[in-house]
Amino acid sequence: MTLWLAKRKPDPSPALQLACRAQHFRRWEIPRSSYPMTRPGYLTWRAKLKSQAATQLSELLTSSEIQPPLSQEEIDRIAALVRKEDLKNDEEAQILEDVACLVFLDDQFDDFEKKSEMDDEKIINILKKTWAKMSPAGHALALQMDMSDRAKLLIQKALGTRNTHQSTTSPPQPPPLESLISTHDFVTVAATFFPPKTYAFVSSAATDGITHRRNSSTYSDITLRPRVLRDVSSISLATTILGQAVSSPIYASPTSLGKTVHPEGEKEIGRACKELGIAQVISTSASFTVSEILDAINSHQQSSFSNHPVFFQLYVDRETHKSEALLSTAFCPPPPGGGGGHAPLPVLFLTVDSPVVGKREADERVPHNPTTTTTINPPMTNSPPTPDTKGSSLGRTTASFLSPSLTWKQTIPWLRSILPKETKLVLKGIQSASDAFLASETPGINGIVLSNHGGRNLDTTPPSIQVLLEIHKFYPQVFDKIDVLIDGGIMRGTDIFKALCLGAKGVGIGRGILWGLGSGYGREGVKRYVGILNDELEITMALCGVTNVGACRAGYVNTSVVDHLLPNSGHP
Ligand SMILES: Cc1cc2nc3c(=O)[nH]c(=O)nc-3n(C[C@H](O)[C@H](O)[C@H](O)COP(=O)(O)O)c2cc1C
Repeated sequence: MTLWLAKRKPDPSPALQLACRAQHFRRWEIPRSSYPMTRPGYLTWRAKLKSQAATQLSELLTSSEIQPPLSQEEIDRIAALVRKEDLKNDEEAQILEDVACLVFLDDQFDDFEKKSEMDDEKIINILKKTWAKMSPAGHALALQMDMSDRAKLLIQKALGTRNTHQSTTSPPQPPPLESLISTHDFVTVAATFFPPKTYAFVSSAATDGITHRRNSSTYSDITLRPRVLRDVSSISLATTILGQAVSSPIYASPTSLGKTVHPEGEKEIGRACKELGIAQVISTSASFTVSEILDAINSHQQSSFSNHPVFFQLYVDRETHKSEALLSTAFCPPPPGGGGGHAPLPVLFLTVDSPVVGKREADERVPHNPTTTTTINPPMTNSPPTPDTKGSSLGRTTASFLSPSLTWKQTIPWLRSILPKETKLVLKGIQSASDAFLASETPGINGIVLSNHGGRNLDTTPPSIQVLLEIHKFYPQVFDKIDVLIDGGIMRGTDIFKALCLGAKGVGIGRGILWGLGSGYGREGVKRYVGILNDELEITMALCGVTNVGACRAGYVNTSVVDHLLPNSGHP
């Protein structure tokens, strides 16, 4: 149930997660044989199962010692979901129904249809009823399922006689972009239309996904303190990140293997960022070289913005001369006399949270298609994915080149000795106030990104926004010395506003850019995704009485619900 819930709704509410796990709570206590083997008997049995599970679960949750205790309202909500009340109008109840049907099709159907008393007609009938209970998003996931040929045939027959436009020969199409109005809509579409391996790669997070979820949920715990009666007729999102003018504080975080999501991968992200006037960070593990991506961006003429900075992110290679060669293509001036080349990039992000790659189980579990392995070999690292006994994680198996031996003492001076003086150096992956302070005290560092790699590396590390609060508590002077950026879990304009109020100069989006890029949407999808966030940010600013990014202040947010989570002292 949990696995299919993650596909159907990657960011489920805690109530939905609990209801999902408790779906068949103590079901064995009421055997099917205790009711007549007729349709009315079956329906009465089902109704009894649901109501008993909801009642027993409520009792258990009321008497449990869960901390913090669940409120009566929360317990009632979980029970209502288990009873699947108001199925047609309650989105979460429908998701739960989808998940139950998907588990039946995935896990039980093959055995079920082999039972001697089952003939084709009975099975097709059952399939039709199952199908009728599911939403279109559930149907799309079911159609992508890896089933036996016989099961596929039976489903085809069931659908063919019921609804010809949804036969497996004409798979459903992604909805029109205009119909997607929140970032969550993009995730739902991606769960349905991304190839399973790509979806697993992009969505996956380390082990139990706790940091991944808290990256987002901690933003919801921070509340806003709006001011009124201020003229907000003109709102500007324009700002400066690391000395570069941009149209919005949103930037595209570096993400690897863009071709798995769209054939033009990072080139297409670059075209979208140029049209949006926002910054893009190119990953060392991109699907194209820096030069190829810059060529694509430079020859793309559509943009009303004069600036669209491109930065580079470095994963240091164990063989450091390879990193040195790579940096020289991105950061050294073109040869004199105009013999090709590109202007040096202004900023280098050094990723410091990945001496090794985290354990991302969803990515490990879904196997590679060996025929595509060579097409996803990142050209700047030349490390094609090679599944092993641990699994098939694209993140891990393409990262064997990563150096685990970076240090403050050696790596920073080494990089500074290679980079031009004017290049800004940013440490990406700071997860404690102490390291933020250390970065601000280390010569040659111009900025940091508070990031836990989108919860992909070490689970139960603090959400990025919590680290921002920690810096306020222990080392507020950091904000005066270096630029502090943040990424991880940003899904709403209110999240961005909160980060800006708490001192972030820019806000990175990782998975979201890929949700926009994929499902066939390309740069229009990226533009729509960022456009939705920009729009929400503008609304938030207007409703809080703030007209420009520079005016965002800590006074507009109340963090008291989160403050008790901060440590009592700085790091050892
Ligand atoms: C598919 C994927 C690939 C990523 N690749 C890189 C990478 O090559 N280098 C890097 O520094 N961070 C990488 N990240 C981390 C992002 O830069 C960013 O820190 C994170 O995704 C932000 O969290 P969010 O996805 O919740 O927005 C990757 C993230 C994803 C989802």
